[in-house]
This record gives sequence, C-alpha cells and structure tokens, in this order.
Amino acid sequence: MQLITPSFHHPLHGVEQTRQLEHALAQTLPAHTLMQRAGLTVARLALAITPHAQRIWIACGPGNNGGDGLEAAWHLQQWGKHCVVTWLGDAGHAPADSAAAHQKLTEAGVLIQTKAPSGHFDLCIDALLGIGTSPREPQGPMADWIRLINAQGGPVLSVDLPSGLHADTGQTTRLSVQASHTLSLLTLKPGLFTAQGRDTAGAIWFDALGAETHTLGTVKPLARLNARPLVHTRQHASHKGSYGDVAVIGGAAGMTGAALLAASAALHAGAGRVFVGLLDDDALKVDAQQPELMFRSFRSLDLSSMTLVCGCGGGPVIQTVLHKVLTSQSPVVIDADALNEIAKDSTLQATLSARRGQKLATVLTPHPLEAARLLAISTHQIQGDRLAAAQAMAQRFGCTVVLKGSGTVIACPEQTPVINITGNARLASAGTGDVLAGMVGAQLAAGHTAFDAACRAVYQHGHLADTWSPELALTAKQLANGGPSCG
Ligand SMILES: NC(=O)C1=CN([C@@H]2O[C@H](COP(=O)(O)OP(=O)(O)OC[C@H]3O[C@@H](n4cnc5c(N)ncnc54)[C@H](O)[C@@H]3O)[C@@H](O)[C@H]2O)[C@@H](O)CC1
Ligand SMILES: Nc1ncnc2c1ncn2[C@@H]1O[C@H](COP(=O)(O)OP(=O)(O)O)[C@@H](O)[C@H]1O
Ligand SMILES: [K+]
Repeated sequence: MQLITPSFHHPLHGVEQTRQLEHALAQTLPAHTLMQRAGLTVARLALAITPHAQRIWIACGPGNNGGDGLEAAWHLQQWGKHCVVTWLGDAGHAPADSAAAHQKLTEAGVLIQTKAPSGHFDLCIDALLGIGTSPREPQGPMADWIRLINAQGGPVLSVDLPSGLHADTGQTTRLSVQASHTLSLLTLKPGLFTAQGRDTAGAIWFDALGAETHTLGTVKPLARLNARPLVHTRQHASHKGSYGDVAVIGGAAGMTGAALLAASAALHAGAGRVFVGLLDDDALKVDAQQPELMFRSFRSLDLSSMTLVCGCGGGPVIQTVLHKVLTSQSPVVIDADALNEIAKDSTLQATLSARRGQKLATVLTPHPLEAARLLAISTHQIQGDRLAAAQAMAQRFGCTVVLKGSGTVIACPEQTPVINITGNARLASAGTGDVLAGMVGAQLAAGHTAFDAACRAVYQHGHLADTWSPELALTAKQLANGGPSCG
C-alpha cells in the first residue's frame, strides 16, 4: 500500500480495464482471494489513519464494494474494535464474493444491520459504491447513509472510490461521499485525480492487491499521472543562445498585463531571451521592472527563429496575426484569445491542423470554456469527461492540448494522456493561465517536445502553488517570478 504523490508516472485504469485485470488475476487465485486481500488492506489503513478509533461504522453497499467492507469489518472486529456494520445487500442475491464475506462475518457473531446506525463514530468506512456505480442519483437508505457519513465530520475512509464518484471521469452524483482518505484497489482510477475527484477523495492510497507491475502493464491504461520532471543541470560551456528565444505575441490595447505575465514567466522558467510583440502600437517600449524583456513590434519579429507564445491578452485583434504565427516553422503555444479566434474560423483551424503534417511543435492551453468553443460543445460536456475532451481536441487539431483546471489533462495524438496532480485552487486567480503559457514556451525553447514541454511546465506551475507560503497571497505576477520570495 502506498500514499500517492506526484513522484511516479502511475498508470490510471478505468472501469473496463480494471475489470479485465480483476478477471485475469482472479483466474490465478483461489476463490474470494482478491476480496479478502481488499478487506485486509482496508482494515490496515483504517488502523493506520485512526489508530485510537474504537467505534467504527462500516457502511456496506449491495455489490462487491460492500463485500470489501464486510471483509474489513471481520479484521477490525478480530483486532478488538467495536464495529457497527450496516449492509444494503441481500445474502440470497449478493455477488459470490460478498455473500462469502457476509457468511464469514455472521459466523464470527457480528451483527449485520440494515438500518442506519446512531451515535458518533471515530471512523466511517464507506464501502457503499465502487467501480460499479451508476450515474443515477442515490435514493432511499443509500442516500441516507451517504448523508449520515458526511454529517459525522470525522475521518472517512472510502473503499476503492468515494461513493458516487465515477472512476473514469471524476464526475459525481449530486450526493456523494466526502472522504478524508480513499484506498484505490488493484488499479488507480483517473476519476480520482480530475474534475470532482480531488475534492471528494481526500488523500489517495493505492494497493495493487498483489498484482505485479507487469500484470497491470498488460492492459493499456486510460491515462498516467504526471511526475516530477528531471531537472538538467546547465553545462558550464553554454550561453543564452543555448536556452532558446521566446516571443510572446499578444497584449492588445488595455491588455498588456497578460503578455507581460507570460513573458516574465518564460524568462523565469529559463528561456535564454524573451521578446514581447505587443499588438498595441502605443504600448510600452520597455518595462522598467523587467528590463530583461525586449519589446518589438510584431512586424519586426523574426518568427522563424523563436518559440512563439500567442494569445495572452490578445483580444480579437490577435486574429490578424494568427495566420502568420500558425504558418511559421517555429514551436508555438496558443492560449486565450488566440484559441477563441481559432474556434470561430475554419480556415485557421485547417492551418493549425496542417502543422502536424510538418511535424511542428504546437501546444494549445485551453481552460474548459475555451475548450468548449474549440469543440463546439458545452463546458458541461467538457467537464463531464475531461480525458475524452482533451483527447478529442488533440486528435482534431493534431497537437498537444493542455486542458486546464483541477487535474489538468495533457493529451497528444501519439501518447497516453497525462493527468497532473500538482496545483490547487489558489491558482484560480486572474493571470495564472498566462503564466502557464509562458512556462510552456520556455520548455519548448529549451528543446523539449511539445508533450514533454507541456507536462514539465504544468507540473512546475502547480508545484509552485503547492509550496507557496499559506500566509502569502498567490498572485500571477509572483507566480511568473518563480514564487513569493523571488520578487
Ligand atoms: N475490480 C476489482 O479489481 C476488485 C473489486 N473489488 C471491489 O468490488 C467493487 C466493484 O464491485 P461491483 O462491480 O459489484 O460494483 P459496486 O459494488 O461498486 O456497485 C454495484 C452495486 O451498487 C448498485 N448501484 C450502482 N450505482 C448505484 C447508485 N447510483 N445508487 C444506488 N445503488 C447503486 C448496483 O445496483 C449494484 O448492486 C470495486 O469497486 C472494489 O471495491 C474488490 O473486491 C477486489 C478487486
Ligand atoms: N482549482 C484549481 N486547481 C488546480 N489548478 C487550478 C485551479 N483553478 C485554476 N487552476 C489553474 O490555474 C490556471 C488558470 O488559467 P486560466 O483559467 O487560463 O486563467 P487566466 O485566463 O486568468 O490566466 C490554469 O493553469 C489552471 O489549471
Ligand atoms: K466506496
């Protein structure tokens, strides 16, 4: 069992893949072994997170998730805990593993109730719903028990998934369990890490139930977790030209700030030189706070020799430069207003897609509303399946896509998509997206592929937020500068 941190590219398997693996593994083991292992590991984690808990409520659902709860209760009872077990199942109709667990617990003399319990519990174990959850809203006792678990206010350990959370998408029913810990069994599920997943799951633990890594590798994962990128030490014999040039193109009248944030972020993320091509002719010629930035008119920029970050604060006028940007042979990051203009214009879409055939590095960085415009669907549909939406955009436009938000998804046509777990809601403030675009630009300028550049920048952007002092406000300006202590 391990606590999940962003340290390793863990594979993430959905419902279908998990069932395939379960089936394959179960063939090699005596009957009920997987559920017995699941129950034991749940009981161990319960003990580890609440070693002094005496009164424990184990709420068990009608399927095999409930069976895991019954197995866990058996162990906790053996270890001297006062277990209150409630079950929504029926011994005559329960799946075979759950029925066996029910029998074992009954034989051990444990009372299995069907009514909601009363009183306070030191720990609730939520074994109501796992990967078999359906999108229908829980009703009757299932709904009552979910409400009661959430009302306890103490630690809640969810078995496999918080009940009501969908394993593949991170969508929840309106009523779902709010866990403090979730122990994902056999596989890690993508829904734990994106959309509502982060908010409902709490700390995420994983136990492969004895499956070897190579067994998990036999079924293609839906996604992987982003992991800390390797940091290369700079060669002594290098110079600014070794780290590439970035040109930020944006900053229409009244929106200079967004372009400056992206430029500043590119600079602090290591680009050798950063140019700013503002679309407002009357705008700044120098930024006294950041004299390293070089201001040029868009017309005078040599687009063929630098990485282009296009769109930050661009306004509708960005449309006038997009054809030139998209037909340049340089790596390109497309953000904000540039995405909105491309969404409106099928000719620009074709120009964007043509870059794939020329093997040109291109990264799109939409937030969910921009993504909705690009795919001509609703934001609700985008958020309903963020993995699928990011992959659809990557396929459609033939490039790397960073679908921003909680559990940012990075997708590109040839790769298994990645879900990022650094970052938090402190990033939900104006300008942090511009900063990310600049950071991706710096990684492209350093020579990384589009997909790697996006993964590296997204990780680092979130990591800065995660390590930010709780006493200090997180502003986009300081984020661009590499953190609050950096100016
Ligand atoms: N897949 C695996 O690898 C393993 C699975 N195990 C456990 O088994 C679970 C999967 O078991 P099942 O396939 O039986 O599915 P679940 O137990 O997750 O859920 C299915 C049951 O819940 C009911 N249900 C589904 N959605 C509902 C809703 N919205 N409101 C009310 N009732 C609803 C269904 O009618 C069915 O009775 C896993 O999540 C895991 O906890 C473990 O025992 C061992 C290994
Ligand atoms: N709740 C959140 N959890 C994690 N990251 C978040 C959250 N909210 C926003 N972010 C991140 O902050 C950035 C915001 O980007 P964006 O919406 O484009 O903002 P802006 O347009 O103001 O720059 C993205 O990188 C996004 O992933
Ligand atoms: K559960």
